[in-house]
Amino acid sequence: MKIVLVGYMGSGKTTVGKELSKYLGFRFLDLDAYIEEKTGMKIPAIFKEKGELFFRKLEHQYLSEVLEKNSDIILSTGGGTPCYSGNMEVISRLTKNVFYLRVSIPELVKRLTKEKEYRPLIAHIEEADLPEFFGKHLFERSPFYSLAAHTIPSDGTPQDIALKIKSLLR
Ligand SMILES: Nc1ncnc2c1ncn2[C@@H]1O[C@H](COP(=O)(O)OP(=O)(O)O)[C@@H](O)[C@H]1O
Ligand SMILES: O=C(O)C1=C[C@@H](OP(=O)(O)O)[C@@H](O)[C@H](O)C1
Ligand SMILES: [Mg+2]
Repeated sequence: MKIVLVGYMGSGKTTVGKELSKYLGFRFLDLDAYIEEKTGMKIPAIFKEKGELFFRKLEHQYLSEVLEKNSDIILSTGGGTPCYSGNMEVISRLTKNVFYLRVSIPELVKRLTKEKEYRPLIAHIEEADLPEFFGKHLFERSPFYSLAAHTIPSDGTPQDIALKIKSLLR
């Protein structure tokens, strides 16, 4: 079984993926961590030194590699993964267990204010401008996230979200 988590930055893909792996005993993989391991570079450094387009090419290449090479995994994607290079089609071809973690804007602000330095797309945004930025960006990205087979309201605890996902697996 291959389980894929998608959603905006801060929706908890990495956190919930690890939690779910405890409940299911499947291997947890994070696409950003995989890219960092393969390139020997951190995500912010890839964006800064090589640019976003280069990152998107790596993301597309490694998404296919990870999904084709492994089974019984939980894969947490990056927030932009579904929105480029036909990646949702790549994912949907290989599994029905695709979950969109949907989080409200106030909750995203709460979670990401302290962590924005590690996320190159928001590192330069003033704290006061985050709600407006997230609103617009999420509006643009939602059509891609909504291609997931399941949408999971995800303002709650990682444990509750993981258990909800577990109950929907097939
Ligand atoms: N369900 C949750 N409730 C509260 N905080 C959360 C939850 N899920 C994640 N977080 C926190 O939000 C931040 C971003 O989570 P992360 O798992 O890295 O999200 P993503 O991988 O989707 O960007 C982290 O500080 C994490 O501890
Ligand atoms: O939304 C995005 O485009 C990105 C999200 C990040 O992953 P998280 O969603 O895990 O923060 C990471 O892939 C990169 O900074 C780009
Ligand atoms: Mg993540």
